[in-house]
Amino acid sequence: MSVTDQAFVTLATGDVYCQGALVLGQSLRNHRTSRKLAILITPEVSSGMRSVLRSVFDEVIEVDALGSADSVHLAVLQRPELGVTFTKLHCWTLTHYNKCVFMDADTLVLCNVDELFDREEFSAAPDSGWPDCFNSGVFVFRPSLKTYNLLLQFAEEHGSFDGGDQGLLNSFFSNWATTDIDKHLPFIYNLSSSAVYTYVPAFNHFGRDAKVVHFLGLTKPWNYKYNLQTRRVMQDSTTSGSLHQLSFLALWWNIYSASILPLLEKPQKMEESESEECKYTFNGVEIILKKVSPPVANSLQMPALPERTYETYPTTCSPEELIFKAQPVCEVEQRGSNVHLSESDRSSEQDMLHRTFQEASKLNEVTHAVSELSIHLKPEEPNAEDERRKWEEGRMDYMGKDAFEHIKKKLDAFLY
Ligand SMILES: O=c1ccn([C@@H]2O[C@H](COP(=O)(O)OP(=O)(O)O[C@H]3O[C@H](CO)[C@@H](O)[C@H](O)[C@H]3O)[C@@H](O)[C@H]2O)c(=O)[nH]1
Ligand SMILES: [Mn+2]
Repeated sequence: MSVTDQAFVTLATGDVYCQGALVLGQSLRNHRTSRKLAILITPEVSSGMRSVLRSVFDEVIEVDALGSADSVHLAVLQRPELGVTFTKLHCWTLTHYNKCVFMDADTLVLCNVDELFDREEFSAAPDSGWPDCFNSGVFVFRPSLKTYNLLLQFAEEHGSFDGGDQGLLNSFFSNWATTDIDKHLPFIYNLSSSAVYTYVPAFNHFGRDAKVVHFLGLTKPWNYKYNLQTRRVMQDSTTSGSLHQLSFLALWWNIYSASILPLLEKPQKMEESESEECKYTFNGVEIILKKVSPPVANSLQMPALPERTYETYPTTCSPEELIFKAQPVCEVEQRGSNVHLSESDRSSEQDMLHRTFQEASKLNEVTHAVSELSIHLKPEEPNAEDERRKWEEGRMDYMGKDAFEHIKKKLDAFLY
């Protein structure tokens, strides 16, 4: 039975975070949520990406970006880019819903979590870095213009102690830590990937019940590379991660390759001498499929840093349980590396992994021969439609491409 006055809500202020939002939305659909799916986006999100979002989300809502403009606190947090997370506050304006669950675009559900709607505002899980604070990546709230305005006023008067929404919301809902234990979501509803290796015994004990994974921190799933044929997440010198984390990353990429890639437009094909590449291009992001030749033994190549590769595959270790075993392909010390995902509906996860592989290989013939999949930030090169929209909305880039000298050059080229 579908519930139309409640929704899961996420946020993406650009095409890159949209990749995460799409995987989150798809994971909620895979686990048959009965609630609506809504996404807040800012004007930067390209029109191509908006139409992809519409195929996963029930509602795509454009809002203005809100920034904390607090470079000092953000520098302490070492995340200068997170001021824009104040945009999250717009979720309180969705008053056509009576209750919502906000989820960061870097989260992923592992099973149906509709029971979250039984909780009241403001419910959230502890932050693994400072457990008397909640993490603002997953929270239950009631849309209300009154609360929205109070939050804006509070932000204006007090700012945020970390420069992002999490500091602000913790100060605003400051009785969360002590007042009502029902508003403390269990940690399994917001399992931060870092906690996986900071407290391994607890992860081994409770991790099997994880319901939501949160890839918080600087490195997001889309910063890794993925091998479509082996279904392995590839690690190189620029990325790091524990074996557990790599299992969750592989799950993210499985959903991405099976369900999101097919929604994207047909890629452009590019031939190169050693590798064949094809690209899906949006304004802010390039998704590259690359056919990589296997390394030739004894070749005279520069020695590369060892690239550690892991794979995730279902085993039949236990009848009710599906166990994803992360296995290093190269010799890497492996301790307690099983990620257990229990619950009966978890078997759909297994089906999904099988489907993923089949669907991934059913992709067009270009994809078929491809092994490496990666997502890159693209230097902005807006298309004509987005450009027109920006002009119509009065958002010209006077200092950059819309500077007088550039416009004059175009006029000159047109006139002479
Ligand atoms: O450029 C950006 C940055 C963030 N977001 C959105 O804001 C969320 C939060 O940013 P994220 O990079 O996920 O932050 P975290 O690494 O999770 O860091 C923590 O700190 C943030 C700032 O306080 C909080 O928003 C997070 O919930 C908290 O987990 C993202 O998931 C997106 O939904 C964007 O759309 N564009
Ligand atoms: Mn996050």
